This record gives sequence, C-alpha cells and structure tokens, in this order.
Amino acid sequence: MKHFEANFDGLVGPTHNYAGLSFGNVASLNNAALTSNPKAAAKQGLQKAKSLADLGMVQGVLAPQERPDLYTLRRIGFSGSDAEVLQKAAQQAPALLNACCSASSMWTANAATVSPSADTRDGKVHFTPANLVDKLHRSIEPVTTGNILQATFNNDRHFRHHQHLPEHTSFGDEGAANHTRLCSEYGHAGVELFVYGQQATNPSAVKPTKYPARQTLEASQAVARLHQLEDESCVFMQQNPDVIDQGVFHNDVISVGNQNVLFYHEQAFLNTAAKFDEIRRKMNTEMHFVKVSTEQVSIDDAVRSYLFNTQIITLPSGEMAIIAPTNCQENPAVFAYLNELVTLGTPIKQVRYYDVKQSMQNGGGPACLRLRVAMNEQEVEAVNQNTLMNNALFTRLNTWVDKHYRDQLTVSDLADPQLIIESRTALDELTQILKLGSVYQFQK
Ligand SMILES: NCCC[C@H](NC(=O)CCC(=O)O)C(=O)O
Repeated sequence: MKHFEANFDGLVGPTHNYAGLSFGNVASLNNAALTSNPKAAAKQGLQKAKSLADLGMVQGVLAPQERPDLYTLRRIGFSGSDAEVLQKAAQQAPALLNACCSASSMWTANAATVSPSADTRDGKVHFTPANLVDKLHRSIEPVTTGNILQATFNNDRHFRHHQHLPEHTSFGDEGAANHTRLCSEYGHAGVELFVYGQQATNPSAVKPTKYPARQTLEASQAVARLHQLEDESCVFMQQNPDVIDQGVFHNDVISVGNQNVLFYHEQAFLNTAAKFDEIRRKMNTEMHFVKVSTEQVSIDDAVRSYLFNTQIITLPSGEMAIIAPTNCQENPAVFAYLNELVTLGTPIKQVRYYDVKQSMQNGGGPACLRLRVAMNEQEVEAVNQNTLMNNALFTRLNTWVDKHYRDQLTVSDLADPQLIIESRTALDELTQILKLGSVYQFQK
C-alpha cells in the first residue's frame, strides 16, 4: 500500500492582524501595531499550499476559527448585543479584545499532535489538539480545533480524536511544533521525537529565564500515552533554554525533521549526543543528522530568517526538498548556507522559496502553517475529500478570499462590529465549500 505525508495548511482567517500578543516571539513583538493585509496573507498561504499539491504532494486545508470570539468576551462579563460586547471590550479591556481577535489558528503546526497509524497500538491515526495555555489568545483555540479536526478527519475506523490536555501550565502543549516523527518510510513504524522546554514537576530542572518555555515534558508524555505509543518508539529531548531566551519559542524554529533526516542548529537541544544515540538505537534505519553550526548561521539569523521553520518534504521522485520562506533568500548567511546544503550529499537536493511574509511578521513560517499527517491510501480516502487541495478548490478559495477579506486591518479596526458580520459570513460559506457541517459556535 502507498503511504504519504500529507500537509494540512491553516487558512488565514479574516481578522489576521499584528497586535503583538506573543511574548517570547520576536517577530510578533517587533511588528506589533503594523497594518496587516488579511487578503494577501490568505492568498500567500493558499499559493504555498497549491504549489505543494502541484509538486504531487497530498495537501489539505484546515478551516480558521471564528474571530472576534464573542463567546469568550461574554464569558468574561461583557454583555449586550454583539456590537455592544465589542465596543465595551474595546473601551474597558482592549488587550482582552485583541486576544479574542487573533487569527493565530492559521499556524496549524500548533493545532494538534498527530501520530500515524504505523506507530500506534490500535492502528489508528491519533490527534490531540494542543491546549496552548501559555498564550491567552491561543488558549481559546482547542475546542474549535477539535471540531475542525473531527470534521476533516471524520472517520472512526481510521481516526481517533482525543480531548486537549488539562488547561494548566503543567500541561502546556503546543502541538506538532514540538514533535517530529522520524522513520524510514512513512508507512513504517517510526520514532516520535518530543521536544519540551521545561519540566513542570521538577523545580530544580533547568529552564529559560527570560521567555516562557511553552511545552512541558509532562504534556509530551501525556500525548505519547494517549496516542498509544511504545516507549521504545519515543524520545523526549529538552530544548536548549538559552535559545528559547533568544526567541526560539517552539522547537520548529530551530530544527525540522523528515523521514530519516533531522536538520538542526547545533545549539537547539540539551544533551544532544546522548539523545541522538537514543534516536539511532530506536530507529531501524540510518539517520542523517544535518547540523548547522553557529559559525555558519547565528541564532539571530536563524530566528530572523526561519531557516529551520522550513518544511522538508519527500517529492514523488524520492528526493527531498526544502520549502523555505523568501526571508531565507534575503539573509546572506542563510542563503549562502542553503545554496551549499544542496551540494553536501545529504538527502536534501532542492530548495524552493515562497513568500509568506504576512505570516512571518507574526512569527509563523512555512512549517508553522502546516500540520503533518502521515497516512496510507485508505486513510487518505477516509479524509473529508472537500478539504484536499486541487485546481478547483484553489480557485474557489481565492474567489472566496477576494469576496470576504479586507486589504488592510489595523488593531483599532478590531472594534468594528462589521468585522463580526464579515467574518461569520465568510466562515459560514467556507463550511459549505469544505462541507464541514457546523463547527463554529455561531452555527450551533
Ligand atoms: N508556530 C508559529 C506560531 C506563531 C504565533 N504567533 C502569534 O500568535 C502572534 C499573534 C500576534 O502577535 O498578534 C505564536 O506565537 O504562537
């Protein structure tokens, strides 16, 4: 049977904006208060997704969330009509309003952790939505994320959906951004590498001092248990706290894997040599650890360019390609490194650049925009087929974006009640295009 690694990209929602909500994420803070372009953001994302489909990859899309989130605003005491709720929040608690308006669900690498059926004891593909408790604006995502995942992977025979972990910092979980599956072939059992930032139940363990470590070991272990993974196929590795303090808020800002390749910065992890030995021992195949030294690319350049927030994909020809943001072309050290990388004799033979600047300005590169789901043919057939990218869906979604999205949005626009109507109209139409049923609260 054939096996694939599908990418499900998050569609950028109509409220994409720069409110500077993510402490520890350098781009989010540096670009706070810029004017965003939601239409361009959505189209950049669609273009990247379509290009991967054109390369012969299985490519899907995940619907965005309903924002402004009026339900959370009512839950915290703002009352009256929808317009009144928005207006009161804007006057009394603008920071809370901003948190309820973020389009952050576009970064589907943080939507969930996914374990393919080849790794799980019951032979199903397991999904656990990330609770994202470290950031208020993201902590309101997991319930709807679960609804969207269930509507997209809507077949009990093949897909198992778990509830997100308890909403406490002990279980801080940021999903697939801190999880990499290594394997020989996508359909063979692999090693699931969980990278955490801190241990919640061990106060003497090292952790960052300036910026938050969003993922805990306890959360990663809980996900591994839920997903019925064998101990022999899991590796838990700590991220270097020093790089978190330099803006590496998720592991996918400093390393990325695909099959038997792990592309990483030498400062990414703690206890690197011992942990790589553990990976080698647990894998049944040769591993390629592709190391980038500080001399070649500094942490600062890695964070600015998102060299490691690239996607490494295996093309139908069997060659691996890196899907990089154009920001990597614009950084001389990184561009020079990537030009050299494809000549080094590693499995990575090509680099392709895509403009995802609207997302990058909030700290989300190509890898943040996608959730990987390795599946066999039968499982791909069991996916909601209306969410899979092709020429027709690409045209349809571009037309949909043109119809509903604004060219400009500032943080002060978030109090505009018209935005609620625009967003709901757009999402209602989207659920019909993708045949998702009622996944949003306003539809229930
Ligand atoms: N995986 C990439 C995630 C980027 C995301 N940025 C944000 O939420 C920025 C939103 C803002 O600042 O408006 C985050 O930090 O979780």
